Amino acid sequence: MFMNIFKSMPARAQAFASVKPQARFMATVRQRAPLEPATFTIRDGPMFTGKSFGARSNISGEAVFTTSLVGYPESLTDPSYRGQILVFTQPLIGNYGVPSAEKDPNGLLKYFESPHLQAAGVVVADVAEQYSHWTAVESLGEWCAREGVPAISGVDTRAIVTYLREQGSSLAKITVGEEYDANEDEAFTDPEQIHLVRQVSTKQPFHISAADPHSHVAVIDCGVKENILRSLVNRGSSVTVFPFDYPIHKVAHHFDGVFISNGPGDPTHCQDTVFNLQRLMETSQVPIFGICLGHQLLALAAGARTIKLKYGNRAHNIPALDLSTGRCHITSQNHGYAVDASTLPSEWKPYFVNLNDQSNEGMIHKSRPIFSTQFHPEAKGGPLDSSYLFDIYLESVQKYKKSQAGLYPQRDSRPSPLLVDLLGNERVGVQPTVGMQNIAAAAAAAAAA
Ligand SMILES: NC(=O)CC[C@H](N)C(=O)O
Repeated sequence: MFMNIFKSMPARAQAFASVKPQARFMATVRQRAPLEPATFTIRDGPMFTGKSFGARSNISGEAVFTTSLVGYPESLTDPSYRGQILVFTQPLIGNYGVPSAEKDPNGLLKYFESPHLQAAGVVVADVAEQYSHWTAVESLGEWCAREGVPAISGVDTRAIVTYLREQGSSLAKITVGEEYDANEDEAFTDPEQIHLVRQVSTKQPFHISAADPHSHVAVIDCGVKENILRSLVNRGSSVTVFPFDYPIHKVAHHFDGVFISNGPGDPTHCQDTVFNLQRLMETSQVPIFGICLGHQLLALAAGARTIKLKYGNRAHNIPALDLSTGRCHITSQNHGYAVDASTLPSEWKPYFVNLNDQSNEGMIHKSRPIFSTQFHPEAKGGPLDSSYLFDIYLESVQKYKKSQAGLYPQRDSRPSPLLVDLLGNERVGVQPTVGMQNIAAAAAAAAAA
């Protein structure tokens, strides 16, 4: 009987079945209850019906899409996606599962960009319930459910993206359950009305020591990706990470460099950070490097303007031309705003330009060691073409440190053990995302308190 079944299997399955169990490829198949119906509705636009594979809750947010083929654990834990419903154009998502929140020897997350899933919701054409990878500990659906993030599969993501490209990024919602009554419309929460950086930035400074530090950089945390911290620490720079509105100009003389991180939402919401950066550039010659939101905030501090793009750039293969060398780099991106290069003051010049849509991709000061990029040179997950920018930055940091040696002989790249103990070594008081309804409620409660 068994042999008959075995013989009726296709050849590949027969070969698989004949391998000793312990030597088999460790694919994980979980029996799950049938998926519940769910809908994805764009405000003033179409509604798509599919199946829920995440949390049993309804959320709304800004619908954006990414064309990246891999890196969904990194993208979904990137704090820049806070408040956004992320639509993946890659049709099959989840096939290599989700890794753990394990930390590396420096105390930084090994596989995630922040401790929690940050996107408000997830939209895919086809979710893989069966996953396999040596780092995987759970499926994408299990992770979304555990983190309270609704997710929908079985929808036509090509139609969604075509709509978003034509109409621009739009407000949308995911509703889970049998009966969806379109007339019973809950309000669409607009993340643009919420100060998202405040929700993802650490509430207190924290410190990460490099093994044998040659320098010490102050990081302004607007929702910093873990790989930015890894990229600095692994290159020998210790980092002290400050809340986004910390008066950085008052402490900059303790540091060899200042770094401004990526983060969610509209850069013009961060006026405190812009003001502090203006004071910093007036009172110090410290090298500064900014990435993505950090680039936009530096541009605002320099006196330039930012604009909202129609649907933004979210991918891992966007060509950016280095205007100083004429070389093109393939870059990782995730942004909905951009710097209007025509408004850059005369002491600055554009550094990189996007070869797809000609938008600005970076700027550099003409005489000081200050530069920033719209794309992500740390690139998780994405190509490492531009990671050399961290080396250039840390060279200027070390040069600055030498120039300051006479002025501050007592300064050391190794902060005192007491300081490190006082500061702690991880983000403080950052709430996980629990859907935009709850984010809006939390923001209202914080404002009332
Ligand atoms: N990744 C980022 O830092 C994004 C910056 C900003 N929130 C934008 O969408 O343009």
